[in-house]
Amino acid sequence: MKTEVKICGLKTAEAVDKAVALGASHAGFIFFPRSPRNIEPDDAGRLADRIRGKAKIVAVTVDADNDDLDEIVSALSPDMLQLHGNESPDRVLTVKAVYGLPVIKALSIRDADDLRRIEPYIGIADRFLLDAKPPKGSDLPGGNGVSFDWRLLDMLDESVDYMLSGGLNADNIGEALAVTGAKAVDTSSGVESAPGVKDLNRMEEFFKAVARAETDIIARDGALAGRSK
Ligand SMILES: O=C(O)c1ccccc1N[C@@H]1O[C@H](COP(=O)(O)O)[C@@H](O)[C@H]1O
Repeated sequence: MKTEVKICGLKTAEAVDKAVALGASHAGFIFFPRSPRNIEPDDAGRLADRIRGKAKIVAVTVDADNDDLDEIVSALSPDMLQLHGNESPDRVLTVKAVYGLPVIKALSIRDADDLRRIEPYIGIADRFLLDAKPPKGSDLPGGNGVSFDWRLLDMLDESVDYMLSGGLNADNIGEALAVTGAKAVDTSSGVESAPGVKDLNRMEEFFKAVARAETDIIARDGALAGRSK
């Protein structure tokens, strides 16, 4: 099956168009003033109009209140909301009820206990985004370009629908997919030339690396199946 790829932190028409041309399943816009990827809701709405229906439009927010969400949802008309802060399961339920949109709940992972924090959101969040814990001193809850130990995902129930995130780039996505078998991945700083500046060549390299990994995994699984006959 084709891996879903979310390109996050889009800010320009060139990057948005390229993401879709390369086959991105999701296009993420960041609404967090401290981020170098922050975008005004109206600007994001204009960019999203270029690709509506071709990729899912995702609004990424951090502990946003309803006033902020009202403005973002009305300007962007997203397909999904990504809640990347400390939103509780109750808050996720409220957001879903108020806006009638599916929610991706982001969780930051460093160890097995962090992964267990998924449990209260099961049946509430529509999808999870598993990102690394921000490094000490970071101002950002995401977009830090750091990965977590992917082998931790061995303990995750297979029914949990998640996107793998955190420090993914063309150099490590092959190993990340081989280790986790993730069906969906998310990248931001790994396809940038500077914070907040998407690099079209790096985006292309990322998609090529995903395609190579898919071929390698099919070959690996075929060989394993052959051996067990
Ligand atoms: O990217 C940001 O600046 C950001 C700000 C606030 C919340 C989330 C943010 N980014 C999310 O983090 C992932 C992982 O980023 P990276 O690939 O490690 O750079 C990113 O895709 C966004 O979903």
